[in-house]
Amino acid sequence: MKKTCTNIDQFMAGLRKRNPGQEEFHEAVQEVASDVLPFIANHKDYQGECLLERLTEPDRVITFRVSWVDDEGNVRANRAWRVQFCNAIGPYKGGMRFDETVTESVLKFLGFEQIFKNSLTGLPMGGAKGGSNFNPKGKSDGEVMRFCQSLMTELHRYIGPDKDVPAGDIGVGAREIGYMFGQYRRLSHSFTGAMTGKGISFGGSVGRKEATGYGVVYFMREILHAVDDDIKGKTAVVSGSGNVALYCIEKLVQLGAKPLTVSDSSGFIYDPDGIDEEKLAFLKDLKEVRRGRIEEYAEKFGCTFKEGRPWGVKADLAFPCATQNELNGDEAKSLIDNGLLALAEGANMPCESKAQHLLRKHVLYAPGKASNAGGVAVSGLEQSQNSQRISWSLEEVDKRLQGIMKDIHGKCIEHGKGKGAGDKTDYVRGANIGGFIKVADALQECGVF
Ligand SMILES: NC(=O)C1=CN([C@@H]2O[C@H](COP(=O)(O)OP(=O)(O)OC[C@H]3O[C@@H](n4cnc5c(N)ncnc54)[C@H](O)[C@@H]3O)[C@@H](O)[C@H]2O)C=CC1
Ligand SMILES: O=C(O)CCC(=O)C(=O)O
Repeated sequence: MKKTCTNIDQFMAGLRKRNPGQEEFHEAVQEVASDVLPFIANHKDYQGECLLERLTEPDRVITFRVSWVDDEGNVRANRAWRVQFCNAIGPYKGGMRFDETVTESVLKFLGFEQIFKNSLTGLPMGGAKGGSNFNPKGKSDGEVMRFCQSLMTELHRYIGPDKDVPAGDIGVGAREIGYMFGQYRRLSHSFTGAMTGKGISFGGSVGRKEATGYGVVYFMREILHAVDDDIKGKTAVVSGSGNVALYCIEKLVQLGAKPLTVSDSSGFIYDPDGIDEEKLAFLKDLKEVRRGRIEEYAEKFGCTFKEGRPWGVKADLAFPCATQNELNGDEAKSLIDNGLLALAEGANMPCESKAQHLLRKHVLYAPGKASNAGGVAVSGLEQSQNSQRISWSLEEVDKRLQGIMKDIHGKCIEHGKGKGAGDKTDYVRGANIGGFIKVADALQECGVF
């Protein structure tokens, strides 16, 4: 019987050859394979069916043109994708990203990560991701609406509550989901939960907007409790000022921590007095309503604005919540030299591999597929509520979210406790193996396809 190749160099050479130039995808697979291949080598049950080879090949990649008309009457064209990676344990599930940096490689890395993340939540969701190189920044509401409607005119053929359920990600918030869902409803002539992150007035779940940011802080609380410590009184450096960052800050403030920074693509602010509820309200208005630049915070509250990234600021905890590869090896070293205790990723793959390596060795380090799973978990709860045509209260959703983050932490402990440097828990290994097992079991039990 042909066995899974368990040599990482050989495995990666094959993957690179089949996916030339897709750097982000290579990086994401390398991280998972370096834990999963040794696991397979030690577990006969998982050796026979080329499981990781199959899991690194998407079920399908749908690529299409999106034509739309701007406010001046010019016809514009963008490219969009939906990467349906693996539906072994449930309908495809994952966000849509609108940003000029979106490529097939970026969406393959995100869709691949989503397989393991969704498995860790314990909910029946497969892995997918989609998006477009359309940049919503600086576009009018009318332009964004026409773009979203045009995109959904093609995408609607491939999605549905039992097939594939997209949601938001970078550049896709409540406004974009509303426009896309509205078009889906029109074209499908039905009202079903084919998307999550919907507005509360049309089938959304309370708590979804807050879920990723709250979830990452709940996960950090578990990490600290496991070493008899607590979040209260800790200082935190946070990057980003979008959906994940804002609600990460909100939960940090609620739990008595002191967030010191936020950033956007123009730079970061450092507020040594800490961001409190009043300052957060200003930030939410700035970013969610006015869509302004972060420098305005510094002008309003008299603190520092700097170009670049916030990782030189001394803090106990770090939460990268902006985008992939936003923290390099030198920046990780600077955080560690400044006495960092723990880092939990709010974004997907924010730490470059050199940074990951150092963080894994020196601090408690939680990878996004575990620590930012709260968003997709509450999306899963939104799907359940839609199927049953009921709405849970915020208390109910938040209680479930906290339970899910605790369970994910438990899986990381189960597969990673004592496996890291100095007998620390290796959360990366824990998440990779914990996520892999359920999907691998399902693949084996459903026959080869
Ligand atoms: N929204 C969600 O529920 C989830 C999001 N994520 C991940 O979290 C990260 C942030 O997503 P959202 O907050 O939803 O997006 P968002 O669009 O609301 O915010 C993104 C933030 O990142 C900043 N940013 C983007 N590119 C940047 C760059 N090159 N340099 C510096 N800053 C940059 C933006 O200024 C903005 O503050 C992404 O990696 C996303 O994949 C992960 C799990 C769920
Ligand atoms: O809620 C969802 O389906 C999407 C979440 C997501 O894109 C992510 O976890 O990165």
